[in-house]
Amino acid sequence: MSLDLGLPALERAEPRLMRAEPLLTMSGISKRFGNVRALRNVDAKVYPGEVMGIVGESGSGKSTLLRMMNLEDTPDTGDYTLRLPGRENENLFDLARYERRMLCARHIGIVYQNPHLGLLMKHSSSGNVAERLLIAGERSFDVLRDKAREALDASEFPLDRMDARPIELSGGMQQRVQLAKAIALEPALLLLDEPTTGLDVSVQALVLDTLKRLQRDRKITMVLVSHDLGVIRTMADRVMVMRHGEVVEQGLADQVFQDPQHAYTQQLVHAKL
Ligand SMILES: Nc1ncnc2c1ncn2[C@@H]1O[C@H](COP(=O)(O)OP(=O)(O)OP(=O)(O)O)[C@@H](O)[C@H]1O
Repeated sequence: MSLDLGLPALERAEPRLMRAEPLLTMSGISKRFGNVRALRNVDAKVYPGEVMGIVGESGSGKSTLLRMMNLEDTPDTGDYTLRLPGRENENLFDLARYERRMLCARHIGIVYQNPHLGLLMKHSSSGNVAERLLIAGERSFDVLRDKAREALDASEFPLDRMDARPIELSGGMQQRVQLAKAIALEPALLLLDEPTTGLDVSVQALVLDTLKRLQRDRKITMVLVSHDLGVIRTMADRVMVMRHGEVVEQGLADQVFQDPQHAYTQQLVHAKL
């Protein structure tokens, strides 16, 4: 019996992952910037503990969607819920600015491709991590320092450099500081926007190893945006393929890569082989 019965052609059945309720649900997300339709009626579900990869060509809407997940931007239409205690049925786009900020500080971590977006480059690395804890209400200096140290260590950042400013660090180390800041409060959701793009291949592999270890040890739910199919293949359990602001295909990463159904995905996969 086919498990695909009743599902749209390009949305495969994923019975094992769907045992749990989704942590993240987005529905009907559309966004225009002037004449550009950046997102068109996008639906997304992310399940607890999985890595969802979002792949697609430049301008396909990947970063815009991730910014929505981080509540940095609001769509023209669409709903967004996270299964957090007491917030299950709340459309997070309806929250006031301060509430969004607090919810993000407490429950969502993000690593940007450009460290200038995520870090204060002239503050110490430990201070950058502590800042996240301060926003969430922590005030004790000793606790701030200990928690910052723990998060930096978990991100495999060399602790003898924790007082160095990001501006003095290599690209790979800057990404580790962003990661430490993102995981310091053990977020429900970790968003990664091209976290290794622009790094040397060997550094990229080390940072991906750290992410994999964190995911394995802490079961952090991750959404990883990348234009690099190799990165998505290494990391993702499931994948969403975007083109021109739409999701053209989604499913288990292995299935999508081994047997792509949409012509655009076939083109992406074959271009990479
Ligand atoms: N703030 C903005 N103002 C105007 N247009 C924007 C804005 N943000 C995104 N866009 C446009 O929306 C579309 C989607 O952009 P987005 O950055 O989400 O794509 P992407 O898939 O992440 O691309 P890349 O891989 O190059 O980062 C693009 O055409 C982009 O130019």
